[in-house]
Amino acid sequence: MELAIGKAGDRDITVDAQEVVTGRTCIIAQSGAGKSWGIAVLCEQLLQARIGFCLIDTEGEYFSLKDRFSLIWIGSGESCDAEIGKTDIREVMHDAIRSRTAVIFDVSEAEDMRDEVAKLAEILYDLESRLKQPFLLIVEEADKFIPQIGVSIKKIEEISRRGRKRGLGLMVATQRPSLVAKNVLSQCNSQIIGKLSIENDLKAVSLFFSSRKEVEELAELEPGEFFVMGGLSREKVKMKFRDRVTKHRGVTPRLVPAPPVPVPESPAAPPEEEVGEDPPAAGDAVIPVLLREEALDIAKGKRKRRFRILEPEERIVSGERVYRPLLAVEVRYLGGFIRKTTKTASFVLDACTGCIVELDRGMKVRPGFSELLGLDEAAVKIVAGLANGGSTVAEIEADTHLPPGVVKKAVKQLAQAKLITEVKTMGSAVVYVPLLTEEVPGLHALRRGEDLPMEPLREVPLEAKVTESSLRTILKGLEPTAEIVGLETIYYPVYEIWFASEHGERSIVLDGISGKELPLPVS
Ligand SMILES: Nc1ncnc2c1ncn2[C@@H]1O[C@H](COP(=O)(O)OP(=O)(O)OP(=O)(O)O)[C@@H](O)[C@H]1O
Repeated sequence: MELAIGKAGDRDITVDAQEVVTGRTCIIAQSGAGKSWGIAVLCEQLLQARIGFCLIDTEGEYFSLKDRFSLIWIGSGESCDAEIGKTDIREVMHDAIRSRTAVIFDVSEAEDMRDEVAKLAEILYDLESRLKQPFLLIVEEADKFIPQIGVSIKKIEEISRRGRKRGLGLMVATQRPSLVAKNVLSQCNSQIIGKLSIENDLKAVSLFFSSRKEVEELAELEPGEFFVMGGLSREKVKMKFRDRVTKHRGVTPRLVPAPPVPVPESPAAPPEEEVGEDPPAAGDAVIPVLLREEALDIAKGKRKRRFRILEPEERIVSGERVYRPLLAVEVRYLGGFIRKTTKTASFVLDACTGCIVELDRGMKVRPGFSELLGLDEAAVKIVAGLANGGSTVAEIEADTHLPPGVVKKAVKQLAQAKLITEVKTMGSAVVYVPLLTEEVPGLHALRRGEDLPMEPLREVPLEAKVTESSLRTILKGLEPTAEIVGLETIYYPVYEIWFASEHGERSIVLDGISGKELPLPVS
């Protein structure tokens, strides 16, 4: 029996139901790359074929399968078919296996998720040792239950080794393969692998590929695209999971630009009554992917070493996660050849430095407005427009249409900020040359990047240095018609790492999503 799960171009991709149900499969892809979608498609196919399975749902996102299919939803609350803690799970699972009924085991509200899952794994293994009826256990967020470091649910490990003979298959899903017990991953004879970008995770799946080049292709996959390999497919095939029959509940919330709000110069003290044990959310933060241990591990590889001596010259002094404020900005301006067309630009700015950042598999830092902070509008206009060969004051006046007094004052401000320098030429004319280390980007060239999954921030973030008014001044200097129409602060996790050696201390900033070193200063 074949299950139609996706498409490669016009070709339907099917997988063998027997292999899915009684084999060991891993579904791996970073957050937002389409794992839950893919698992739901597989479940829909299994439900249509009346094949029994039990899906451990850690986020409460699969109950929409009930809209179209008959299944048992075990969870917390009265709307469930059976409540955890109030029902005899063994009896329910026994009947489900016998009647080939699917079960959603929703632990999203359970007090101790691991404990409930451990009990379920025991029950399933025990029942299947007697019943031996094909049945599949699907474990979402496997890194929570069978971690590489920490206490693993031994029964799931046993199912991965000895489940097949009992008719009990295992499908494990994770966004962080490097955090899943290696002995379980290596037992997976079938793999469905989507987009991955973190080096440790790429390394963790390299055992399934024959070359590094193949592994690197994973970083280029689009959401929904997966390689299907091993027992499920005669040869490695790249496919996109098909459309769902039921509604997808794990939809990524869209970041909607908020109406302009003033950015406070410094964080205001919270009102008395709000100070409690659980502080109110400071805003929305991108969910970190990298654990502190992993950040420290990456930092170890970045220590300077003495020439030809393996012993590192530097020691890691500290490594802490902090949240940098980012400003998601939307600007409207008049553009086009005769400046009659209203254009919009959306971009994200690091509010500590003024650098432009693009969110895409982590953060990409691009030249931005850092050197322009604190200048007035005229100075921004002049320095951003100065040709590399430089201009005289008269040429600046002609190019900018600014009055002589304003140009004189701005030139003085720019010279003090060391953003221009004088080059004497023939005769008495003085030519001013720009000293900007980075070219100022045009508004049309700014991009916002991807929306990353967010959660409420419950710790104190770093302080923003860029205010709305300083940003408005820069934008007006670059484009007089520019108006800020949306401004929202979001927070981004980074690790600040400090090294020390006999020569002193230095620091680096690691991206909390991709683990890459960022060209940003520590706070
Ligand atoms: N095959 C697909 N076809 C169409 N859209 C898709 C497909 N796969 C994913 N998507 C889109 O991508 C979004 C994210 O997918 P999904 O929720 O499955 O991610 P995920 O890998 O499970 O993320 P997380 O691990 O953070 O839960 C979905 O809301 C959906 O809009």
